[in-house]
Amino acid sequence: MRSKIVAGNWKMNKNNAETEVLLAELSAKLPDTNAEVMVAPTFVNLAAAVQNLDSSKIEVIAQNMHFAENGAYTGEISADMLLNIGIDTVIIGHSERRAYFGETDEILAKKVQAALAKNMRVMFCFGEELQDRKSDNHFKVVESQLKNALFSVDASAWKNIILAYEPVWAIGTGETASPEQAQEMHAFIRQTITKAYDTAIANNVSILYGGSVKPNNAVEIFSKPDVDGGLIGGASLVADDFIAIVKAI
Ligand SMILES: O=C[C@H](O)COP(=O)(O)O
Repeated sequence: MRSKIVAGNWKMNKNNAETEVLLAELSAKLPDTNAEVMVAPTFVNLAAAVQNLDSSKIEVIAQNMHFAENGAYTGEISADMLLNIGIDTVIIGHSERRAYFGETDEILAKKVQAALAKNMRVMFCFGEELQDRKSDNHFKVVESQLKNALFSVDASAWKNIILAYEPVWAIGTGETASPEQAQEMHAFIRQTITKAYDTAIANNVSILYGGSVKPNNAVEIFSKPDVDGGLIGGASLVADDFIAIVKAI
């Protein structure tokens, strides 16, 4: 049985004091929910966030990690460093990492393997760009992103994978995929996983939608049968908006 998940990716926003304020607001106002609620502050605020939050209500997760164990990788963070401060879920493959930091499918495959080898949970992001959608190539692009970075993962490790479909044209643009477009793609993703693995794995993996999810569109998007929640950017920076989205699930 797959989980419902709402995760806030804070990206490069919120300094230390602002992080404290937002976390306190979330802790105070978060309603009881059956969904897993996660937030991903910046690296420098992760340890404090873990210490200050009730992990049974909100899980702190990381936005990225390096695939190497340790070594000469200036500016990078390893899986062990995250685990050491109590973080065991990491976002990998966000389109901003792909676009601005040159993360290829090959690099992402290494990151996925490295995180899973440490028993971390991976929230794997992928999605097509606008030109792919316009040229009707979006299913092929998504299929190849999954195949190249994920499908060498052992079947037994899929219990530690969460997927986040994020069409790049909908991220931070205010333009959302329609609930029907999201459902169509999520169903396609499940079919693709069924072909590569089996129906049980496909049915048990949570597939989140990300891209301009807001309080006013979350209910409709989350109502689709193959949409198991959302990865929220901009709206996760405002406590009331994020909470409204959590309530929508
Ligand atoms: O990681 C979150 C996604 O990039 C969505 O961001 P957004 O909600 O600001 O469009």
